[in-house]
Formats: sequence, structure tokens, C-alpha cells
Amino acid sequence: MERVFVTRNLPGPALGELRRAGYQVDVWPEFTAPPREALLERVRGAAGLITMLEDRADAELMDAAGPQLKVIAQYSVGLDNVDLEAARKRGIVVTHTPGVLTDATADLAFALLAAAARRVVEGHDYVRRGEWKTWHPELLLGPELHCATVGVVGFGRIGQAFARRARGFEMKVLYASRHPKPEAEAALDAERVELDELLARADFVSLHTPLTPETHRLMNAERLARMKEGAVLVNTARGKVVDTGALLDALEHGPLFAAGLDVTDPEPLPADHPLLRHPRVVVTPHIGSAGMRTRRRMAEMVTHDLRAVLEGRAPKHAAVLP
Ligand SMILES: NC(=O)c1ccc[n+]([C@@H]2O[C@H](COP(=O)([O-])OP(=O)(O)OC[C@H]3O[C@@H](n4cnc5c(N)ncnc54)[C@H](O)[C@@H]3O)[C@@H](O)[C@H]2O)c1
Repeated sequence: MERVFVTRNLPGPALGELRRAGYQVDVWPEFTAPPREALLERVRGAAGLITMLEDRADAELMDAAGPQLKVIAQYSVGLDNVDLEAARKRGIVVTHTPGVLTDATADLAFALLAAAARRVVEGHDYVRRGEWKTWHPELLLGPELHCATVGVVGFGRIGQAFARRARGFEMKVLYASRHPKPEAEAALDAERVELDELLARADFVSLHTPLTPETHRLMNAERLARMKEGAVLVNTARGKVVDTGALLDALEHGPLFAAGLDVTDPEPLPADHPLLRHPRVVVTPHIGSAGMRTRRRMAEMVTHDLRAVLEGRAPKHAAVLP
């Protein structure tokens, strides 16, 4: 019986189905990621692994598993925790969950944009504290969403889905992308511009690139300083795409008005982190894909692809196919 190690329980019936198909499914029993030593120990002898973002799937982990390891099925679209080259060299297939979480993540990015710009959390806290005694015209003012200009950095699946939502709010869409996307550009009446121009023109900037050496701290002090006065930054991509210190500085001394962050650096943020004390920063705990249907679909995708590899069929969502 082939053994599969899963680094956290998955929602829905997917793992039960894997067991019924004859696999020995070993699930890390806690909600927190296995500590490194436990992870290296538990992967030993596994033919397949189901991993998450906090699990560093590198050469050491692959070697600890052993030569029978055939597949790493990653429970996310982003693969920045997986050493794809090390997998390729060892003949290990890597799969992930593209597409299925696009709309859920774009929804959350838009929710963060609206919450940060219109000060929803600040307003909620204000009411909760019992400070709402009277209405006054200067209370919690923020920039309007409708008819604003939004800049989308990374115009792939989620970036375009976010832009579709922005169009519903009658926003003008600018995008920065390594390659032109003529079809999406026409459908969304979007304009491709260089990143610096996007930062200078957009009222709201939403990040949708993968984390790569090129996008690591893409939003550094210099780029944040190029943003429009009063702009709002939304990050649902990866925390390390933004320089946290520079972000704080841009919030405290301008030009940023607010930020909506589903991902941070570090992640998780310690409870006393200055970002959490800033009144106009809204932070969610990396829940972009946390739609009920979405997470079940992701669980199905990883288990189906894992089985496909172990049973000699082609997986549908391979990032590395040696
Ligand atoms: N917050 C969450 O829970 C959550 C959920 C899903 C995905 N994500 C993140 O979102 C990312 C995007 O997902 P996707 O499905 O849209 O991927 P995708 O591959 O469809 O789109 C990414 C786009 O970014 C572009 N890009 C790469 N480097 C760039 C650069 N330097 N400048 C401009 N554009 C660049 C790519 O060409 C591509 O078009 C993932 O890699 C992941 O890190 C986060």
C-alpha cells in the first residue's frame, strides 16, 4: 500500500476517497504546519506528498522522503515554497491548483480594497468602542471606489478577475505585465503601461504577481514613493512582494492612505507588529482562496492529480513534469 503524507487536514471528502482507493493516508494532526524535523521524519517512505505554503519542499525534504517519492501535490496555485528544479532533477512531478481559486482570491482582493479605502474596519471598531455618539460630516472619510483608476500589477488569472470586478465599479483599469494581454485588454478596456506610470496614475494598486526573484520586494521604498498621494495598496499575492518597512513608512509619511493585506512579511505577523497598530491597515490571515466551494475543489484537485501520478496517468495541473 503506497503511503501519502498530507501536511494538514483537507476539507471535504477528498482524503476519505484517497483512503478508499487503497492509499495509506497519513495526515499531520494539527492546524499548524509540522515543524521542520517532524516534517522530515514524516515524509520518509512516502510515495506522494500534499504540501502547503508553509512547508518548504526543497532538496532536503525530497531526499528525506526517499527515491520512491513520485509526486508533490501543492494545495495552492503559488509554488514559491517548492524547489521546482530539485524536483525536476529527481524525476518528481509537482502539481498545484491553478484557476479554481481565481475568483475567490479576486473577491477578497476587492473586499480588502473596499474595506481599506472606505475604512470599514476602523468604522466597525469605532462603533464597537461606543464612540459613535453623533453623525458628523468629517467622520471616517475615504476615497471613492467608483470611477477611480486602478492599477493591476500582474495581469494573469487573478489580476484579470480583479479587473473584471473593478470594471463593475466603473473603474479605469491600468495594468503592468511582462507581456501584453490583447484579449483581456480589449474585454476590460484596460491600458498596459510601465509599472512606474501605473504607480503614478493609479488611485488603487492591487498586486497579483507570483513571488519570484524578480518580484521579491517589487514594491520597495522607491516604488512606493512613486505612488499617487492618497493611494491604497492591496496585496493578495505574497508578503515578500512588498518591503514591509517601506510600506509602513509610506503609510506614516505618505503617499499611501491605506493598505489591505491578505499576505504579509513576516507571515504571520506578530500581534504587536506596527502594521497591526496602523488604523488604516486591514489585514486578513492569508485567506484568499478560503471560499467553501473553492477549498473543497482544491482538495479534489490535489488528490486527483496525486492519484493520477501514482497510477501512471498524466496529472491535469502539473507545474513540473520531468
Ligand atoms: N492570497 C491568497 O490566498 C492567494 C491565492 C491564490 C494566489 N495567490 C498568489 O497570486 C499569484 C497569482 O496567481 P494567478 O493564478 O493569477 O497566477 P498567473 O500565473 O495566472 O498570473 C500571474 C501573472 O503575473 C505575471 N508576472 C510575473 N512576474 C511579473 C512581473 N515582474 N511584473 C508583472 N507581471 C508579472 C505573469 O506573467 C502572470 O501573467 C500566485 O502566484 C500566488 O502567489 C494568493
